[in-house]
Amino acid sequence: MTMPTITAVRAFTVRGGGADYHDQGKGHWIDDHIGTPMGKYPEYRQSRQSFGINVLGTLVVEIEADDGTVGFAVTTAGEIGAFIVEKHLSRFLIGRKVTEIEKIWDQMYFATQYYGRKGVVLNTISGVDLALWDLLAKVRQEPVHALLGGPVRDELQFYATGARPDLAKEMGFIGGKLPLHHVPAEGEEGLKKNIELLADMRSRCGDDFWLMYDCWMSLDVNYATRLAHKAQEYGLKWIEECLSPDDYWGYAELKKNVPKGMLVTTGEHEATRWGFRMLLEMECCDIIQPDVGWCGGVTELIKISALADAHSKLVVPHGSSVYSYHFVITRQNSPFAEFLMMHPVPDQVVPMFTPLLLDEPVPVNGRMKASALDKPGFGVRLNPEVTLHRPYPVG
Ligand SMILES: C[C@H](O)[C@H](O)[C@@H](O)[C@@H](O)C(=O)O
Ligand SMILES: [Mg+2]
Repeated sequence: MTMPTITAVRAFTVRGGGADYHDQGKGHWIDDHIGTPMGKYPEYRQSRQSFGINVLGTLVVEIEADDGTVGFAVTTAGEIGAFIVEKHLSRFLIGRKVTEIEKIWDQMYFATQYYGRKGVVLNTISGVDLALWDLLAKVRQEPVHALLGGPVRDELQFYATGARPDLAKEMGFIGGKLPLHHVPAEGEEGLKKNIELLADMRSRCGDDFWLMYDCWMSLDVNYATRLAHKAQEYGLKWIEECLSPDDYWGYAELKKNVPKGMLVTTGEHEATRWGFRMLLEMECCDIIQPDVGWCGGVTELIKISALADAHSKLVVPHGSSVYSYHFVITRQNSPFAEFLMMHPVPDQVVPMFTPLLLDEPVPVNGRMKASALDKPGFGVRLNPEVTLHRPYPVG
């Protein structure tokens, strides 16, 4: 079978939800006084949008082959990402066979290394890589998970991230991850409130339900250590992303400080096999949480996951809808997945990248059958009701 050739690459931007899931309307739980590294400035504490967590917006990458097949993917990169795709990365795509994924990744990464390596450039490379996997799988009329070796279990099980772990328990999730609300600059009063919220949720959820705290890079080693020890009484399962992603030394110290049995997790803002090698070899955490739309795509996550497996570490990707589900279902060291509750009051399950994708599967009773992923590619379509903007059209 002669494999099709890539004839066109298009990059679009979208606002309002989608892959930039922090880009929500007023009153959403995900923007309600959540602790961040900007929390040292009181004016930026109430809303993460106030300091710009949603400035990028969604990048949609479409890649078309000469047989008419179109692969696409979405990630967080907006206009910057569209510029990089149209002005720089497209030269490594046009005229290439749809099977040349590994070589294209290598050329995209090393051609942008002088200005990329992590952040929005790797988000953009991830978006292109995911679109390439979608395209190849559609050409072969297979789900992406089949190209990765196929499911190792019959279903995915999910923990839920959101403001109401008690409701997540009622909906059948295996655990609930709370955003941490108060940062060191809010002193002992803030620490007390962080613990009070955990205590309240523990009383609502009972003793066995997993409860975790997501600290979104907002703490220092001392505060995180004290929080972990106070949280032990309420059975905190893991403490997530406490420190700056660059503070590998701090994570190594924190992992030694936390109570025995409490897990330290991080990685959603880390990128590439080299970044995760640092986390693994410096013994920074127990679980790594790459976002497949930010770490380099499926092509890089395969390498990251193998490295983690060799270190006997779990890989539980940061919630990224179908893009993580197709990976997690194929890996033994990814025993469960994250589901981000994107309904404003997290009392109901809605697709994570809503309203951008049609046919986006969601957990039912906290689980998803592997068969729900058995459609060509990543099995989703762009919602035609969502207006796409193409800021840098070629030609
Ligand atoms: C809920 C957290 O504050 C972030 O918004 C979330 O995107 C991420 O950290 C997560 O792990 O889901
Ligand atoms: Mg997180």
